[in-house]
Order: sequence, then structure tokens, then C-alpha cells
Amino acid sequence: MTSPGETIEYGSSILGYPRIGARRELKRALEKYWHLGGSVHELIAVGRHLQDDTWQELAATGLEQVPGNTFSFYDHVLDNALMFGAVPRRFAALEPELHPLDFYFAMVRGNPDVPPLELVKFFGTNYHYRQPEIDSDTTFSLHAESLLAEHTRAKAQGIELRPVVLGPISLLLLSATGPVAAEDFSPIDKIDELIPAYLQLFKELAAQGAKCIQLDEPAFTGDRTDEELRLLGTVYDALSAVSQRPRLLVTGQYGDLGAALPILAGTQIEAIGLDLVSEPISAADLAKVPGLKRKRLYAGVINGRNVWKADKSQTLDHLLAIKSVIPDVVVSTSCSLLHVPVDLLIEYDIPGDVADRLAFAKQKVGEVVALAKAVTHGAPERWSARPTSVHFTLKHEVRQRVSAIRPDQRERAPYEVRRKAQQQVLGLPAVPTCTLGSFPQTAEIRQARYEYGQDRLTWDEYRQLLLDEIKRVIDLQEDIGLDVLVHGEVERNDMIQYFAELMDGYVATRFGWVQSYGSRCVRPPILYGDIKRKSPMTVEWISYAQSLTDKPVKGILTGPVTMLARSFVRQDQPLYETAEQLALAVRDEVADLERAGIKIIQVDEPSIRELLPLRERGRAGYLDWAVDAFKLAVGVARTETQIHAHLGYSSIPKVVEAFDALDSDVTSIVATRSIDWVLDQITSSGTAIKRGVGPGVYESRSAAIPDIDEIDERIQRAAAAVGSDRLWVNPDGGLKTRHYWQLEPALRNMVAAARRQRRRIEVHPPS
Ligand code: MET
Ligand SMILES: [Zn+2]
Repeated sequence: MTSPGETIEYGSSILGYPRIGARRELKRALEKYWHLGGSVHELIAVGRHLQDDTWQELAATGLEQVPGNTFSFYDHVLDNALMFGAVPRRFAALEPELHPLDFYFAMVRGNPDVPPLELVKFFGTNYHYRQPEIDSDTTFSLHAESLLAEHTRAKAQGIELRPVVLGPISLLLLSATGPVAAEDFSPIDKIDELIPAYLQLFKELAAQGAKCIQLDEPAFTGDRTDEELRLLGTVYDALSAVSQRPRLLVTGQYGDLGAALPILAGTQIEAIGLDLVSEPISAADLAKVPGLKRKRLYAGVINGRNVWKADKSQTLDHLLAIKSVIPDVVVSTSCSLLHVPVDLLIEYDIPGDVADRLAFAKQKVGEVVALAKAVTHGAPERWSARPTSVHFTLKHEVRQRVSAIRPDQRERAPYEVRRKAQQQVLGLPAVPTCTLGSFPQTAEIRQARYEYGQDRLTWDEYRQLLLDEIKRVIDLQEDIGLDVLVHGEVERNDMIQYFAELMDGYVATRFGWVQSYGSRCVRPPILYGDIKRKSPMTVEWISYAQSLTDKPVKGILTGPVTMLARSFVRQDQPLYETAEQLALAVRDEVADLERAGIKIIQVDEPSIRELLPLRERGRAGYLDWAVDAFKLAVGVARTETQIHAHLGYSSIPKVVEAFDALDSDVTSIVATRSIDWVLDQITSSGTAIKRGVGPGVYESRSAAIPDIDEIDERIQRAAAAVGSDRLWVNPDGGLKTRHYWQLEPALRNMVAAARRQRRRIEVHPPS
């Protein structure tokens, strides 16, 4: 406590931290345990080290308040559900048989009899959580041993952790309804039964002297019903009313709290954490929120979702303005740092002028600490001396091209005209069969790529191996009898990485891994400058494949929006401007493929739905420019060139309308739930996708080999829904993670089922 006149040392904190380790130690430990028979004790020891090293290192940076409970062996959302005793019913029978950690892995990985919990994208980030399942008869109880023990361990070292826990409302809103729920039940109905478990946690934390707990309520940065907003008030009134508890910090992350902010400010919680970067709020507007002045404000001014250094001087001005209206300010991050790579300093070959602008998790902690010091003691001279935006990335020809884009460059001939022209060129049978691009990345190809990276293979040697593999992939497809072939994407390890490396304006990292889910990590490339294709990116591979066969080979490209969604993107211009630059690069590739004789081109945009703004008000504008970018990319195609769009399924009508607005000749859809669900949606939806459609007749991610009858049944249902004349028969996604022994019989069955449907059409032609 400070008395008037004394200088307040401003607080500093972060809302969460990566848990995979700077060198993906967690991934390696998990995979060793799962696949190589490592011992459970060894795995637990690795976890413990990652956990404790994190808070020790954070405390050593000078961060005033260090978050706890940020470690997870797989997913923190599920961890929270389990901490409150919400074991998904489907798995309950396994509990007595298994080591607790194996029981946990059974839920996230499934077993031959029980599919794993659903994987769901987390608030517009590239993190995915395993969705807890709650039934009407779920009972809650507290199992916080691990959280409490960590708090005690840290305390013994003089470090006061602030445990991070998912707030009760978000926990229920993020959960799915389990299989034995009553009709009309939704998990949020359980809120009154869940509260006592939270109060129990407060009591136990208070008993061991914990000062503060962080409750995350990110669900409130999306649109919520009036009832849910009211609930927020009642729940936090109830949680703050008890006397035996630590101070409560409630955070809204990944966006602005909107109407939830005054409600939270009206409760007796002590502190509120705001994301001030997704939706900057001025000090004046903060001052208008009744009750906020009396709270401690965790000002989330450091962006937890990008890799750019903050403009410290400008951020300090914002903080000082906030401080003038809200006295108790803690400098903080906009969200957990889970979504950024761990440490920039282990990267050694990012060009200096780019590296100078970057901050990963460790560096962002440094920014938080430095800003907190500056709020109290003033800024170092050099902050204001730094130029804030230097356009070292500007390419005049790219800017000129973007500003000269004409609307007609996005338009193609009317669909009926295209359809006739394409039929003539392609001469495909009814219900044509194809795949969506990738074939398995064999051990040989992976090895060759590795050796090429190590300079142990020359480009010519590596290239020859790729060409040989393409030939094998083409021969196999001819043998199976597919109608439209692909080259197999053998040259691409990860499609985003592959294209990023071939464009100016992108850099790749070596160790910039971010957790996608569980042991799965991605290394998003960094889009820092104006984008330009260096030279044709795919033409050599695809035209070689086409030279081997008389059947059409479909060229496969990744679309502009998906490139954005899976990269760390520059912030000095709006996303749509960057999207147009990417679209022009794809457009040039489309033109080059055509020139090389390719007649069908698929542009993958599985991430269009993933960048959808959390709140309704931003959605129409976003979808408009996303559609425009796609149309700019493919608008160069000739009438007789068939354009396919490969998309990720969404049940939101506005998104489905946008899919249709892409005006592609054929649309294929990745079914993240199940193909049957997608088929039902297509049948029942009023916002259908017109033109050709390939809803997916078997799930490419599933290890099971579908039989002919099963595929046939789906084809018939799909044909009933959309009509045989516009139906394509294909798996729902790429095949790169499959083995040949799974894929070959699956594709043979698929082709056989399509032939059955063709015979049916011949006997009963559609009238
Ligand atoms: C997530 S997009 C998947 C399609 C891609 N062309 C592939 O086959 O892997
Ligand atoms: Zn896909």
C-alpha cells in the first residue's frame, strides 16, 4: 500500500505464457511417451521442469506478478473442466483402469472404441482446444491439487503466483452438450451447480495465502445474449461476495468486452484485464465506465497475438493517459502469450532489419517490464528517438498494381457459359472423381527434404526425387481410375511455409513454433513487407505431372486469406490491403499454370471462416474483402479453365453465402465435424452453394478405410441434396497424413462407388 505523495511503482504482468518450451520440449516428451514407450514418470518430470522453469524465469525478468497454472500436458480448457470434476461421460468408464495421465490422453486422443473430444478453434487464434462435454447429470467437485501444489512450490522460492483459471461462464459456454443430456439442456444451465466448486477453490487458495486469482472470461469478447450478460453480473456478484478468497482479476481476451465491461465494473471484483490492442479504448472512454476507476486495471497494451515489437513511446503515452483517469494500472498483455513463439534470440538467420522489429514471448515480457518502469520513472531518451514506422518494405510496383485493380479483374464469364466451355474442354463423366491435392509425404521424401536442407543433396538431386515421386503418384491415380488427377503436393511440407518461402516480403523462422493443439505445433511465417512472387511457384511440378497423363491434372494453390490466417501479418496496413497483394501473387500463378496447359485449378481457402470476426458487426465487411481477394486471385482464369475452391465448413449462413459469392466452378468442403453433418447442412440450408460441389464422401483424416456401400450411401444422399449433375466425388481433404495402404483401397472404393452412381444415372437419367 502507498500513502498519498509516495511514488507508486507500477505493476507489470502477463496473462499467460507458452508451455511447449523454447525447443518444443513438451512435444518431444509427449511423442516419446506416446510412440516410443517412454515412462510416465519421465514425462511428468519434463512437465514439471517446463512448469517451474517458466515462473522462475518470469520472476527473474522483474515482472511484478507472475501467472501460475499456465502449464498443460495438452489443453488448458479441458484441464479446467477436469479440475472442476466435469469428466466427459463418454470416457468415465476408463477412469478406474488407467493412470490419470493416460486417462487424460484417452480423452484428447481417443481410442479404437471412443472418438476423442472435439477439437475447436479458440477465439480466432490458431490454438485449438478439446471441447469438454457436460451432461444434465454432470456433477462438479474440486480437484485442484496440481494448481495448489504449484502455488506452494513457487511460494517456497519467494514467488507469489497468480493462478490462471478459466472463468465459470466461459468454461460452460466453451463446453459441448454431452450424450446423456436432457432435451433442451445446455451446459450453461449448470452454472449454479458449478459456482460452489469455484468458491471451494477460492477457500483453499486463501488458506494457503494466495493473494490473487485470474479468471479468464474470453467468451464475453464475442456477442452474448442479454441473459448471458445478466448472468455475468450475478455470477461475479456471487463469487466476490464471499470473504474467504483471493483478490479476483477477471480478464476479457481476444477482443473488447463491450457491454460486459460496465457489468464487471459494477461487481465487487478487484481487478479487470482488458485487451487494449484488438480494439483500442481511449482513456476518456475508460473514464466513462462507471466503477472502473475503483478497480485495478490490467491494461493489455502488449499484443499477445502478433510478433511485432510494440511502439513503446506511443504505448507509454496511452498508459499515462489511462493512469490519469484510473490510478491503479498494471501493464499487461492483451491475452496469454500462448499464441506467439517463445524466444527470438534463438533465431539466427532472420535478416537484421526484420529481426529488429520482432518480439516473441520473452521479448514481450521485457516490453511489459520496461513500460511499467517508464510509467513510474519516465521513458528512456531513445524511445522517442526511434522512428516509429520506416517503410523499408515498400515495393512501388506492388503498390501501383494494387491501386490500379479494376472491378472487372475479379469477374469471369457467367457460370452457364463457363460450364459449357469447360465441359467441352474436359469431357468429364457424371459425378467425376478426384482428390484435393496432397498425397502422403513418404519417409523417403521427408528424408530427402531434410538432406537437401542440410546441403547433403544438390537441388538437382532433390528435384529429381520429387519428379520421381510425382510420377509414382500419377501412375497410381491412373491405375485407380480417378478422373481428375493431382501431382500430390510432394514438394510441399507445409503449404503455407512452401508458398511463403517463394514470396518476397515473407521470412520463415527456424524455431518460431506455436502450439496448435496438444503436441501439434505450427511455425507461422512472418509477413513483414509488400508481397511479390519471386518466380512461378508450382508450374514446374504441376506441368510435369500433366505431361505424364491424358487426364486433366488439377493445379493446387493456397489462397490469400488462408495465407493471412496462418501467418504473423504486418500491422502497418489493413489486412485487406495485404490480402490484395497476396491475391495478385496467386493470380500470376493461375495465369502461368493456364499458360502451361493446366485446365483445372483449385485454390485452397480453408481458413476463410477462421478469420471471421468474433463480433457480428465486423463480419459483413470482412467477408466482402475475403471474397474480393479470392475473386481477384482467380478472375484472370479463362472461361474454359475450371476453378475449384476448397473451403472449411461453416454452419454460419453468412459464411455459406460468402462461399457462394466466390463464384467458383466447383466447391469442395472440409468437414470438421462429420461429413454427414455437412450433408445435412447442405440439404437443409436455405443458403445453398450453387454450381459444382464436392461435399466429401469420406473423411480423409480418419484412419478407417471406407467401404463401397458406405461411400455409395453418401453419394446417394449428396446426389439427392444437390443433384447428380453438379456432384463431385472426393475425400473431404488432403491425404498427406495418410499411409498408402489406407489411401489406396479407400480411393479404389470411392471410384467404384462413383461408377455405381453413374450406372444408376444411365438407367434413370435425371428428367
Ligand atoms: C487444408 S487445405 C487441404 C488441401 C490441400 N490442397 C491438401 O490436399 O493438403
Ligand atoms: Zn483441406
